[in-house]
Parts: sequence; structure tokens; C-alpha cells
Amino acid sequence: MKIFSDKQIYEGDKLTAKKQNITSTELMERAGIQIFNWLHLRMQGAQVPIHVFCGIGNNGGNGLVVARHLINHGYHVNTYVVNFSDKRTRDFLCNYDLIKQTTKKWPTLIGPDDDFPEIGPDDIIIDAVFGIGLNRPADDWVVNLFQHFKVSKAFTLSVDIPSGMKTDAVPADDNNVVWANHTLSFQSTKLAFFLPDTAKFTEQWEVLDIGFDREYLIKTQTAVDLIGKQEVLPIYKPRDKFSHKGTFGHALIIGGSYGKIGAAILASRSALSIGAGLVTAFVPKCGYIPIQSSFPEAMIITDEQEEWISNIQFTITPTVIGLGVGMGTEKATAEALQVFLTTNKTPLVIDADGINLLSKNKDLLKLLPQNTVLTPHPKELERLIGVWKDDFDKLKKVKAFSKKYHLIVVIKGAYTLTVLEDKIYINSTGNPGLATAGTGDVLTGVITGLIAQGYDSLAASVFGVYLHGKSADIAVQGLGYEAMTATHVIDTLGDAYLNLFEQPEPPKVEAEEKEGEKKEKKSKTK
Ligand SMILES: NC(=O)C1=CN([C@@H]2O[C@H](COP(=O)(O)OP(=O)(O)OC[C@H]3O[C@@H](n4cnc5c(N)ncnc54)[C@H](O)[C@@H]3O)[C@@H](O)[C@H]2O)[C@@H](O)CC1
Ligand SMILES: Nc1ncnc2c1ncn2[C@@H]1O[C@H](COP(=O)(O)OP(=O)(O)O)[C@@H](O)[C@H]1O
Ligand SMILES: [K+]
Repeated sequence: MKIFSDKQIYEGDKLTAKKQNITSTELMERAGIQIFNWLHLRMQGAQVPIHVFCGIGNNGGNGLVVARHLINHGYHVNTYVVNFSDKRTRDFLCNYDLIKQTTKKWPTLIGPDDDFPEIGPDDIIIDAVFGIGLNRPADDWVVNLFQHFKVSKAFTLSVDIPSGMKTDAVPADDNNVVWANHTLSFQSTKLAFFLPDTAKFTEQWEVLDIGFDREYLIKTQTAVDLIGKQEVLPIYKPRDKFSHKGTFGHALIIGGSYGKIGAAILASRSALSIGAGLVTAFVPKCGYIPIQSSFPEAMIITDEQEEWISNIQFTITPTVIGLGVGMGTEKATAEALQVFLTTNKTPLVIDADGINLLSKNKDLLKLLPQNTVLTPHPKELERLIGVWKDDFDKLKKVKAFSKKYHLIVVIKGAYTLTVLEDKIYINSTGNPGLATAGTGDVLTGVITGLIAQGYDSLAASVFGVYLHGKSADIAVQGLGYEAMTATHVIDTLGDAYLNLFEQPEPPKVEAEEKEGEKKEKKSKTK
């Protein structure tokens, strides 16, 4: 799913009205009706007090449309205008008049000196105070109103975006923003809903299709994409009947050290399970027996040292190398890495101690082949690019870093972000069960194994992160978050592939009805 910038949304808004020959007021009506329908479907006329708080811009205009339709359908509605400015937009004013015509009374104006209305914990708040037009911090009294929402504990539904939140910046203070239970965004979700600093402002979000011009939606390139099944399906490469193991490449995993050979096993097993034709592990001598006995499909090359890697030399010709898991940061290992990188031309995926060693000697970054994939968790990323002010600053720094060294950076987290220059891919799969030792090693193996099979490094990163998360989502169903381990995530990688082609089950009621119809027909024909 494309995530449009604010500028693109305004542009699309205008273009849609023009191409569909409708006024912006009609488009606002369409958007408002979508929100009303969402609520109406769930509330079915229930007489719960609904407090609709509208600003004076187009977000407020949306709120007025919703309020009008709720009133017309007999709901218990209180409409307020949060009167923070007298610069009311044209479409706001149109809807302000329309609601007056409907109810014969104006909405209640709330200004800086007014008391806020009482809101019960079982009431509903519709937050249409600010949309994406917020261009400076809200006044103190408006912030107090947001606090009043929070204290009430009422279910809060935000229109388009929680008021006070920006799509491209972290607020100075968490209290400056409405804390929504649910947000209904128009046409596109927002990057800020996926970042650790700002995701908390809405527990859930949904996108409402308000009928933007199709051509605009298809043609417009966005700086951010949300990656789900629809986005990865076209990446998948079906297998040819006459393919053989040579077709799917040779993945070399370089890593492990005394006490951390397991990391190399996890990455190697993942590379094979995701479909690499051949897998070799390059490990210190102490890794030979554990790998040979626990993972017979792997081939092994051992370093001359017993406990750590000291000289990366091999005679095989791998398609791709996954380097760094459990490798340690011994001086000899650091030197071996430097020597290796000066001659290596094979595509690389670098994780964990591989990243830590690069952070200690940043000159090495220049030696990495173009589109090398780095998969840091936040602490490793900090060692690599330095501290950041907030999540948006972090992304700015990662983009600059990716551009400078021509690298792909996979920032691991609840929503893993793959960054290549100015483009960000947000992963939508995965769950907190992944917060366990070794799952990062699995990801390294998965991406390496995909590159081995012929996926380019970017496709392998985006697809690999998706499959890794999907595999965890499948594994967790029978295990729960706590018991799931990295090995389980490897075991269900195959199911993650199969899931790509599973059709969603038809809704149960319908299926049962059809079954009933069939039986009826049968008995009639008897
Ligand atoms: N295609 C879409 O996405 C559509 C979007 N619509 C709505 O339009 C919204 C954007 O509308 P607007 O551009 O009018 O923006 P807002 O509704 O966010 O209104 C902000 C208004 O208040 C002013 N303002 C901003 N920050 C302020 C502050 N801190 N204190 C006081 N005044 C402040 C701005 O100058 C602007 O006039 C969207 O969020 C969405 O709800 C709808 O019109 C339907 C179509
Ligand atoms: N709360 C979470 N939700 C979803 N995915 C998570 C969560 N916590 C961690 N992960 C994922 O688990 C993996 C952990 O990787 P990493 O920190 O390198 O672990 P390790 O070094 O133990 O292998 C990453 O892919 C990360 O995105
Ligand atoms: K809002």
C-alpha cells in the first residue's frame, strides 16, 4: 500500500475533484459519509452520547458532515466547534450552514475561556479538531481539551489523524496530541503510525477509500510503501520444473565463535529453508562438530583458529555471503574482515558483530559492494550512524547513510523498515514473540538465502522481512508469544510461502447459507 505524503494527498484531492467533475465540498461529503457508515454499521442506532469535536479547517468540515448524518439517523449527538481561529475554510463553512439547516441550531462554540462539556467514560468522542493541516503547536487551551478527552476514558475515534499529530514529526510533548482508540484515515495510512515514538497515539487505524482518481493512485510514486501480501506476491519467483540445486545458488554464512556457534547454525538453516540450493557455513574449528551433527545438509569450512574467525579464506564461489552472526569482535576477526573486504566482490548481507566491526572502523564501509544489506537492531544502528533525536531524525540519518555508501539498511523492530536511499518499505508482519534470542540470525539467513536464489538485494530484503514475520505469525498461533523460539520461526518458513497463495476463507455465515441452499435444492429434485 502506498503511503502518500501530505502534499500528495492535497494534490490528489484537487485532481480527483477536477477529474470527477465534483466540488471539493462533494468530496468532503463523500469522506464524511464513509466515516458515518463505519460508525453506523457498528452502532446500529445505539443511543450512546456521541461528542463530535470539529476544528475550523477541512478536518472540522469532515466532522460536521459526520455529525449531520448521525443526527439525521437519530443518534444522540453533541456537536462542538473548537474555535481556535477565525480562518474557517470554505468547505467547513458550507457544512456549518448545512448542520444548522438540519438541526435548527448552531453547534456549540468552544473558546479559550469556555468550560469543556462533560464526557462520560461510555460516551464516544469523534476527534475532528486538526487534520494534516496542523502547522504549529496547538494553543494551551486546545491541548487542555485533548487532555479532557483522555481523562474521560471515552472511546475516541479520530478523523484522518489524531489531532495534534504530524505525519512527519514527533510532537514536542505527548500531551499535545489526542490519544485515539481508532483512526480512520482517508485514502492512505501515515508513516507516523508505524514508528516507536508516534505509533502510540492511535491503538488502531484503518484506511477509508474515498474514491481518489485511480490513475493518480496508480501512477504516483511514494517515498514510503507499506508491505503486505499484495506487495510481495509480484516479487515471488515461481520454480521451473527443470531447475536443479545449482539454479538456486550457494549461500555462504560466515560467523560463529566459541559459545555462539548456534547463531551460525540458525542463519545457515534459515538460508536453506528459504530455498538456497547449497549452504556452506564458515566457522571457527569449534563449530565443526555441532554443525555437522545438528544440520547435515550444510557444508562446512573451518577457520584455522579454534574459537574465533581469524582468516576468511575459501575456494568455493558463493552466490552471496551472510556475514557477522555470533562472530564476536576479536582483534583477529576484525583484521580478517578488513582483509576479506578489500578483495571481496560477492554480494553481502551483514548483521550483528559484522555491523559492530564496521562501526568500529567506518573506512570499511567504502569497501562494501553496492547494495550490501545491513540488518541492524536499534543499538547496532546507533553504533553505525550515531544517536538520533527522534524517529524522523533517525530515518533522515539512515537515508543519508544509505545514499553515501549505496547500502540497503534493514532497521529491525516491531515494524521493520527497509531503507534504500530515499525510499522506505514498512513491513506489516511479525509479532512480539519475535523478541527472543536468535530471530535476527534467522532473518540474516532468510535474506541471504533469497539473494542466493536470484532475488536482487532489495527484493530479498523486503520479501525476506515479510516472510520472516509471516512465519512468526504462523508459528505463534500454536505456541503463544512466550514459547516461540527462533527455531520455530525456521520451521514455519515453508508455511509462510504457502500462505502467499492461500485464498481468504469465505465468511462462515455465507458458506453455511450456500450449503443450506444446496441441501434445499437436492431435496426439491428428489
Ligand atoms: N483527500 C483527503 O484526504 C481529504 C481530506 N480532507 C480533510 O482535510 C484535512 C486537511 O484539512 P486542512 O488543510 O483544512 O487542515 P486542518 O483541518 O488540519 O485545519 C487546520 C487549519 O487550522 C490552521 N491551523 C493549523 N495548525 C493550527 C494551530 N496549531 N492553531 C490554530 N490553527 C491552526 C491551519 O492554518 C488550517 O487552516 C484532512 O486531514 C482531512 O481530514 C477532506 O476534505 C476530504 C478529502
Ligand atoms: N515486538 C516485536 N514485534 C515484531 N517483531 C519483533 C519484535 N521484537 C523483535 N522483533 C524482530 O525480531 C528480530 C530480532 O532481531 P535481533 O534483535 O537481531 O535478535 P538476535 O540478535 O537475538 O537474533 C528482528 O527481526 C525484529 O524485527
Ligand atoms: K483529527
